[in-house]
Amino acid sequence: MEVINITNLPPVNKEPLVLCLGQFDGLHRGHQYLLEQARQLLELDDTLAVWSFNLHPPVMKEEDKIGLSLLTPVAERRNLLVSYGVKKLYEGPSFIDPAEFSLETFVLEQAALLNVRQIVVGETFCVGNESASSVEMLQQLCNQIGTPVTVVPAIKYDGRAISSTTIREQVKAGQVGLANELLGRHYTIQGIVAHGNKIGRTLGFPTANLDHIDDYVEPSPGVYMGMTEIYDSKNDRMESWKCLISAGYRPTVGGKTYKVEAYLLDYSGDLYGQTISVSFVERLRGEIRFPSLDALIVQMHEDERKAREAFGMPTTRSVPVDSPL
Ligand SMILES: Cc1cc2nc3c(=O)[nH]c(=O)nc-3n(C[C@H](O)[C@H](O)[C@H](O)COP(=O)(O)O)c2cc1C
Ligand SMILES: Nc1ncnc2c1ncn2[C@@H]1O[C@H](COP(=O)(O)OP(=O)(O)O)[C@@H](O)[C@H]1O
Repeated sequence: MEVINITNLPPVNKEPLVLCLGQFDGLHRGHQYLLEQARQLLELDDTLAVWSFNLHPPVMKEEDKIGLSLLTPVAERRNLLVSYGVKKLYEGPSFIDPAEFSLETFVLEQAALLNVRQIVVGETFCVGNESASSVEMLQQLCNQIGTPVTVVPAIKYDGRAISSTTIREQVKAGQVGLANELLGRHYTIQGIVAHGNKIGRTLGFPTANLDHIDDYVEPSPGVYMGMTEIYDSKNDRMESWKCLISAGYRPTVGGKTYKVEAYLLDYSGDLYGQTISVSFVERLRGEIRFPSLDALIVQMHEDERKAREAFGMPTTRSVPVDSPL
């Protein structure tokens, strides 16, 4: 997929495009359906393209840390778009104030340079400062440059259109099971395994701590069942491990910052420096400030017992608790 970064005007494009518009955060079931419909509109020489507006405002993450709060930060969104057949991606700047966005400028000055044969948007398409749908305005503007607009109906869940905003709220509330339903896959955070306080191994629960995950929506502090994918470079394949995820502040050990860490069931080895993807399958409980490490250990074993039962795994570990690292 060709990625074109937009700061002002895009380079003139000759090949005819079927161009989908939106932010596509999460690539949820509604987005997937829209891309499917767009693929069906492709004629012989057409290229499937996406223009992502990136109007998502940055949020305060911690005292002095600012970041985005996304289901799929830039790299992950790109990978998913590729998997849905997108060949060209126009990425708008990330940090602009939504109020500064003008649909008129987009259609008449930017899209007009792209040889767009067809624009595709969802029925709830909404950009800039407008609270209502921007579809009608888009259609009027596209009329002026002679570009047809196809409006794809929204996919609904429980009678409501699936939206990235709803899913972000569900993840923040720890409702990952529901978020997964709407996403059409598990909510996943990809990061690089960093060194922590090295306490995990002494508790009998070594955990892979994820770094570089600031732009992700943070699941509510708690313990989750999940899956961890690791790239096995020796055999050029992905390995998948069932896991327990601890997300939160670790009050029992005096933690101050939000962390996501995974204990991989029946895994032993060194993960430092590796890129891993941790998927949230189901929430088990909230995070607790235990009065002692022993009390935490008892609860962790209970979490493991529950997860093993739910995963249909043997109740005892196939690698020793105190395996040398
Ligand atoms: C299954 C599991 C459940 C956990 N539950 C809690 C918890 O309820 N409260 C808490 O403060 N920390 C909890 N933790 C986080 C541990 O405190 C943390 O993994 C430990 O301090 C090791 O940190 P380290 O990786 O920096 O060595 C949990 C960790 C795991 C793996
Ligand atoms: N079953 C496992 N799950 C997660 N990490 C494991 C496991 N077995 C070994 N490890 C390794 O141990 C490290 C975690 O040990 P831990 O004592 O928690 O140290 P840290 O505080 O640096 O995370 C991981 O980064 C990984 O390299």
